[in-house]
Amino acid sequence: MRHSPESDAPIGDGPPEGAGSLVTDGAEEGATAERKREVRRDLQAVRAAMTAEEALEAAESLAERVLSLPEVAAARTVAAYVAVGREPGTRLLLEELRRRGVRVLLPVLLPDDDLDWALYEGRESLRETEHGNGRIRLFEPAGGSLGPDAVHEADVVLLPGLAVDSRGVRLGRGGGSYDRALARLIAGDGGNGSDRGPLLAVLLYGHEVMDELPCEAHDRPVHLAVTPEGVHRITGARPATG
Ligand SMILES: Nc1nc2c(c(=O)[nH]1)N(C=O)[C@@H](CNc1ccc(C(=O)N[C@@H](CCC(=O)O)C(=O)O)cc1)CN2
Ligand SMILES: Nc1ncnc2c1ncn2[C@@H]1O[C@H](COP(=O)(O)OP(=O)(O)OP(=O)(O)O)[C@@H](O)[C@H]1O
Repeated sequence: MRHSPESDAPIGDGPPEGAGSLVTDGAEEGATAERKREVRRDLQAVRAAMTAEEALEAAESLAERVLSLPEVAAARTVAAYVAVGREPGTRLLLEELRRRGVRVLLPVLLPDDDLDWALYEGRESLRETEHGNGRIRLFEPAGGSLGPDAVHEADVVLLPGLAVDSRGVRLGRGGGSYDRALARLIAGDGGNGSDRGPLLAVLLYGHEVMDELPCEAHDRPVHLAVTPEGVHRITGARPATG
């Protein structure tokens, strides 16, 4: 993680320090949302230019790094997602987690952009789904829904994203789905018997780890980013276990 002196602050619950100046009124909030859209557009263009070969190579390294995290090695339940397009690939990772006997939860997008959860039961149990009038195509589990609160059962949550900054602020695709799931986790006690909730890890390409991203009041920081090149723990976010 590259740190700038201004943004190298430990993160805790709620928006990171410094976020307040970006959320003082509606006009500023609108400007921040617009900056997010610009950053998203630029980053998606870089991903779109990647070759299938580059993506596969990245997915292999990423799976290895995620599986080597002590928190993942110790996890009984991991919430993950099925990567689509040029998102850092997760299929190898999902299969290996399942092979190890880890219970894997996958998100199911609800009509209001909140997330339901269902068990990963192998590639054949996924179906291609369309949301937002065909704008959004995902692979989601066909099996029974466990409800939005099932994310509380996760020891580790692997999140999709387009970028993260040195405070752990994550930029997603703009639905706010994970912001809602994380808000729910933070409001609860983690629900998994620990007093600190699950490890929150976003999966990215190396160039998507940045100094500072636009941040709104609802943005929930993550604890670390995993890229094909390495693991970036956010300073002060959560001590490593194991
Ligand atoms: N693989 C994967 N699964 C996921 C997510 C994700 O980011 N990746 N989600 C993460 O929350 C949830 C689904 N939410 C999504 C929200 C928006 C878009 C999307 O494609 N947005 C358009 C822009 C839409 C707009 O402008 O309104 C885009 O990216 O071009 C995709 C998924 C749950 N499952
Ligand atoms: N806890 C919440 N409850 C309801 N709506 C929310 C919540 N958090 C965020 N939103 C809404 O979601 C929308 C998108 O937020 P944002 O641009 O931060 O998404 P994102 O973090 O990029 O996406 P995601 O979390 O799906 O990866 C915003 O309009 C925001 O108001």
